[in-house]
Amino acid sequence: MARYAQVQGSVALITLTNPPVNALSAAVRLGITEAVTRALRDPKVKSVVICGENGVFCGGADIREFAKPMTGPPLVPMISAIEEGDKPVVAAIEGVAFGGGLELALGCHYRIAHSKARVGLPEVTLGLLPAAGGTQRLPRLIGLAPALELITTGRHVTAQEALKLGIVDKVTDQSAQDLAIQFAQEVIGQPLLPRKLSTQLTPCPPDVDTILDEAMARVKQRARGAMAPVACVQAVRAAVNLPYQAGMQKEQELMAFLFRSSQARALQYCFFAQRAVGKWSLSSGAHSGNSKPRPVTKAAVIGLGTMGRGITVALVKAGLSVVAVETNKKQLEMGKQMVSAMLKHDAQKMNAVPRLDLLHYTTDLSELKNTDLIIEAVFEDMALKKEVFKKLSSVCKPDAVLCTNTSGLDVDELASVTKRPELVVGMHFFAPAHVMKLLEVVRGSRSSPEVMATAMHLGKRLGKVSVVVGNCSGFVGNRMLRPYLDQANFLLEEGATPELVDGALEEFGFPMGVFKVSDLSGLDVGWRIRKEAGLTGPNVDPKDPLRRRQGRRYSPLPDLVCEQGRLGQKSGRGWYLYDKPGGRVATPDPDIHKLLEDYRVRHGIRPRQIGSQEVLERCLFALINEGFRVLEDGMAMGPEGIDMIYVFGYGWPRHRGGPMFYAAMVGLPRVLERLEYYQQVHPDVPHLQPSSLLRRLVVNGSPPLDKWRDFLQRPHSQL
Ligand SMILES: CC(C)(COP(=O)(O)OP(=O)(O)OC[C@H]1O[C@@H](n2cnc3c(N)ncnc32)[C@H](O)[C@@H]1OP(=O)(O)O)[C@@H](O)C(=O)NCCC(=O)NCCSC(=O)CC(=O)CCCCCCCCCCCCC(=O)O
Ligand SMILES: NC(=O)C1=CN([C@@H]2O[C@H](COP(=O)(O)OP(=O)(O)OC[C@H]3O[C@@H](n4cnc5c(N)ncnc54)[C@H](O)[C@@H]3O)[C@@H](O)[C@H]2O)C=CC1
Repeated sequence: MARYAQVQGSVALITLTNPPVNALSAAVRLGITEAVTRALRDPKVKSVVICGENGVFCGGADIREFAKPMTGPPLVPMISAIEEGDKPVVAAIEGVAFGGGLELALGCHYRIAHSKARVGLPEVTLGLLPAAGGTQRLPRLIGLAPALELITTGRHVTAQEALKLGIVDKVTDQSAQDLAIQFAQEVIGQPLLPRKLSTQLTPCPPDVDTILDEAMARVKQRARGAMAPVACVQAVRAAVNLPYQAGMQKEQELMAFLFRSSQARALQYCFFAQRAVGKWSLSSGAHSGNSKPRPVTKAAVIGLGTMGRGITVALVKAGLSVVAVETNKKQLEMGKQMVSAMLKHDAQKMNAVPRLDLLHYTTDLSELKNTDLIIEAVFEDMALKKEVFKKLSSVCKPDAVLCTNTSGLDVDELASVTKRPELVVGMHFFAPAHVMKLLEVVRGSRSSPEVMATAMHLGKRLGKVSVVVGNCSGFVGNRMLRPYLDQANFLLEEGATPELVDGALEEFGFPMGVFKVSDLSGLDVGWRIRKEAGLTGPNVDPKDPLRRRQGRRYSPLPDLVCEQGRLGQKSGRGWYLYDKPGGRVATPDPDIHKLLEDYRVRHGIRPRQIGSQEVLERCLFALINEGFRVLEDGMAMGPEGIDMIYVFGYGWPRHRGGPMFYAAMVGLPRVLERLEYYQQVHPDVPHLQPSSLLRRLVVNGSPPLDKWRDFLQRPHSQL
């Protein structure tokens, strides 16, 4: 796992060999330990170079080993032995040096990087801190403020920035390994002590306490309850206030606490879940490994509204040429201006030139005859979308892929009006489409493996986390949102306020509570959908009582709010009050409190005290229950997909792993018991009825999440 060779007569070359990222597994640590000992003992060896095989230095500790009992030589003494040795050791960094990989390099006396290499300490994103001396050596090397920033964010740094910061000594466009070997010979005999970071003091500006206090305040504000960033600041504080060994002791104590935490487990689960969803498979046996994507160089977007603009920007930023289509010149011009402004703004931030040359605007669908893939983003209206798909089917080349960005309409119905239903697929982006990382790729019953591969591959090119989902109303994300929203409204009826519900959800870790999000999106969006569904407005069945629709409990509260012209941020009033239309700062509104009180009086509801626990249980367990139904109905590949949808599309706190992971952490019997309890209290709310999959899992001893698939009714998979 570490190759040893003697090169140029006196240089020991130690190569990490653990594909794909040369992670520091027990075997690699053993290999390095043995190789370093050999090099230090061999009198013919005057200096040492450490590098990684296949153009990657090292991706850090082997994260898969964290769940197992620790074996092999520990990292800390291994790195200390390198630093303490009396021969110069040079790290040759190609590809990446992340986490333990960078800590290994920091234990070396010199670091040489390839110009395309990246370095960083991303442990915080895994719920940990750099506990192989990273929190102690990096501040000593580059100073307090930059080290704090890198360690608390886990940000990756380019070789050029690493050179500026002083993390690496040289950057080369040639082979980093060759330069390191040459350099290792040049530095033989030079004093090593100043290169041993553990012997140095952290350079401290006079306002050191202010820097640390501000960093702590910043991470607490950003962390939304995540513990690792806070621990990172505490560890770096030790690099300033304590001698090296005592600092290391502090680093270890903090790491031991984090290492055992459920947050670390959740974040590490997310790391692998994010990668797992890219490896899709269908019940037919087709999967990402055996299905080839079609080449896509020219795409088109139909409709330049909220979504179409963002999708266009995302495509252009990925280097595709795009034909953008609108209904008329005015709409087209408006869309063009918005897209250009977005691209310019983006390019300015990146210090780049906006690729406006990749765009062509038209109102004429016949100009799409050479496009490889078309994404429709017109109004959410089945008749209109069908008309568009019919036209596309006749004007586009026969092998062009036709995608819809519908939020929940039937993809099969759309495919049925084309002459190529196997080339039709849903690509459900989230607003703003050029920013949000989530993409639901919706498989219609006739979507071919090739078209799935094409959509998934395109998602990857756009930098999205793409998740294959089945074709059901609302797909996965929006389908699970409905019970969550319903519960939030019911809680208002029963005695809660928007700020109480939002407060509990924000305390849990959501960036915004449900009512603030609704105000941000615009309350009229849901109102329109409810009108179309006959839940409010003129199409309501006159026999339905006010608080029941279609045989189940219904809360007309959101409709009442809309009827008062309170449409959210855009009108300056929604569930909250804003200082002006378009204002962002929500303040509790006495008028809403009055509206709720009057409503309860009108309907004879006696308000009761509602606590955070009830808010969380009712909103989150109802959502989770629907997640089990999604699995049961075969609409998602597994719980990981659902979790990634919620983490990347709906602001679910990553350190809680996603709703299905959270259910497993809480304990499935507990989730089941609470759902049963709430269902008894609210028998007219069908989504509180526990799903049969949840019951089956509990009966079978609540197996771990990666075993849930064994309890699914496989023949029902809709994928
Ligand atoms: C490296 C990447 C940038 C590569 O990206 P890309 O090319 O896009 O490929 P990917 O698809 O991401 O990855 C390919 C493949 O590799 C897998 N993989 C990647 N990195 C790792 C890894 N580090 N470990 C294992 N596997 C890895 C990945 O999953 C893919 O495989 P697949 O899932 O099967 O598809 C990118 O991958 C990347 O960014 N990787 C992560 C980098 C990272 O975060 N590194 C930091 C790791 S944590 C670390 O290094 C911590 C330390 O070093 C501290 C060590 C101290 C340990 C001390 C522990 C003792 C603590 C006290 C215990 C007390 C116990 C008690 O008392 O109970
Ligand atoms: N707004 C959101 O947050 C999200 C919306 N969606 C879905 O995306 C689709 C578009 O939604 P929005 O962008 O919000 O709508 P929008 O109302 O902002 O924009 C729709 C655009 O389509 C244009 N259009 C209508 N008919 C057309 C035609 N025949 N040819 C070309 N252009 C036409 C309109 O002029 C308008 O500019 C809908 O299906 C919606 O459900 C999906 C995810 C999120």
